[in-house]
Amino acid sequence: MSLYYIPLTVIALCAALYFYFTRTFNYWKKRNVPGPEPTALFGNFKESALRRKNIGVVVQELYNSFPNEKVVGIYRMTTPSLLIRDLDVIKHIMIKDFELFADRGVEFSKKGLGQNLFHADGDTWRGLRNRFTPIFTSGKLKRMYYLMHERADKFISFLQREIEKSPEFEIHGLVQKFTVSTITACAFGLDINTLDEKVEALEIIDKLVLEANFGLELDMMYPGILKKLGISIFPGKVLSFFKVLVNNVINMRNGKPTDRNDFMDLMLGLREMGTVTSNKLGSADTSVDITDDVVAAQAFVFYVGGYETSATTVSYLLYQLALNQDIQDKLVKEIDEELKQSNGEVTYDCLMNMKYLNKVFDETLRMYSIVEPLQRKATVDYKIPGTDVTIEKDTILLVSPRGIHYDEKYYPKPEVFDPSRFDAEVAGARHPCAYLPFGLGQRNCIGMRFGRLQSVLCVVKMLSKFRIEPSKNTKRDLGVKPSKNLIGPDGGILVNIVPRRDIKT
Ligand code: HEM
Repeated sequence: MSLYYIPLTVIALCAALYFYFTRTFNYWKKRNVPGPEPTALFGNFKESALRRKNIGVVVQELYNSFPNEKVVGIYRMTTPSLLIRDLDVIKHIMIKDFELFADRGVEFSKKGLGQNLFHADGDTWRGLRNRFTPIFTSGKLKRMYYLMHERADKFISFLQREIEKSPEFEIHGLVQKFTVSTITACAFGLDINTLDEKVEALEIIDKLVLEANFGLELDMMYPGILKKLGISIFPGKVLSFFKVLVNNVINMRNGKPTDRNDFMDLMLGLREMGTVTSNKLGSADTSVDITDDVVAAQAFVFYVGGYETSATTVSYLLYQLALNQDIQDKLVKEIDEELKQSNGEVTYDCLMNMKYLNKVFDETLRMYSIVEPLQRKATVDYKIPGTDVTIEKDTILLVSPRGIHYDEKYYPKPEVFDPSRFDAEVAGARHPCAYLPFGLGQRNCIGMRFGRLQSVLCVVKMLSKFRIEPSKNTKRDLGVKPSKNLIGPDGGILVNIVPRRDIKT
């Protein structure tokens, strides 16, 4: 008798589960908001949840599927969310009505490393952003430039030695060696030799932090659950590594700024100032205490946000130069001419003067924006301008830079690498929200200048000595790695790096 009931029980259980994991899927239909059919449990994120596609690519495909819509109703797992496609609506949300969407809404324990700028929300974010914005000014960056420059020279010497073994390199891993050494020097004030040795602790961190983590899917399904349970998306090992690292640096400096002018000095300077209240970002009560934990959390986010984004950008840039030798010729010409003016010294000012270089950099991030998708959370009910849609408080809104950057409406022949898209008159004629690799509005990337500077420095140092050429293994069609939080090349990028024949090295 009991055997007889087993299939019925299984069927009833499956039906109950199906009902439970589809229970929200009428949400957008009821509101007449168009959107793709969701799948039970996964909503519209099955491919990324199963690590078959990068989440940035999944959101780009959602963008492409609704070419005529301003907004698209989607489900992050079972939670209704909205994809914003229209640039005027994006402008409202990210710039004009920023105050209502200041939160990113990545909910998990905000203790320890969770107190970092990227993941903080509400007044904690305001307080942090007010305090940390001044350490990213061009003046501060200029004073830090010598640290980057020293590491770039070491990187070039390393490359010269490696080239003698073989011209072919996997450039993503190669450039990471430079950016990790720069960012550890600037964020932690440490001289770690990442060129000749593998720094195991940092490699582990790379895997733990940058590989997509199922905690995020859990939070998509049950928003706020990680926060309620006090769970962090960062493993305990990462937490203690950064805490110990930062405490050691603070002790080595006796808790006071030195004359290195790195981020650690600037943060210790802020700590000495005590609590400062500023209302630059709207709310009057945005003070935040710079404790050792807060310093560690920011050093952590500068490290994680700083090395991989730039390494990926530079490797895609070099890849495109390998495939487009005419663009490389034009860029090398500009570099040679500019360096002649500065007696061969790659100075901060000459990097800023290289107009074509900066267009090549911008076009690289147009084709390969690294941080995808952009995310905001509504802190109130809000009627989306130009539509009949009213979203409820706490709804997560997504924006797809890749979708926009490959939209023929804004970028004709989007598959073509063409730096002239950033000629002043062409860029000036585009909608101001059609280019967003660093995000938009007051919550955009705080490290934008730093990222650009270390990337273009690396490119100039390399091109002043070497030529980048395709090798027999250079793929013409690069896939995006599915399992990462960021956009990155699947299987790496192989190219040849050879000494320039027109100069003595
Ligand atoms: C090419 C290099 C980089 C790219 C493409 C990039 C991209 C981005 C993007 C798209 C965002 C989200 C912006 C938004 O939601 O509107 C962001 C935020 C952020 N980035 Fe970057 N980034 C880069 C380099 C850096 C560097 C070098 C640092 C630190 C030294 C950094 C630190 C941060 C931080 C702390 C945030 C959070 C800001 C906040 O929420 O207030 N990034 N970045």
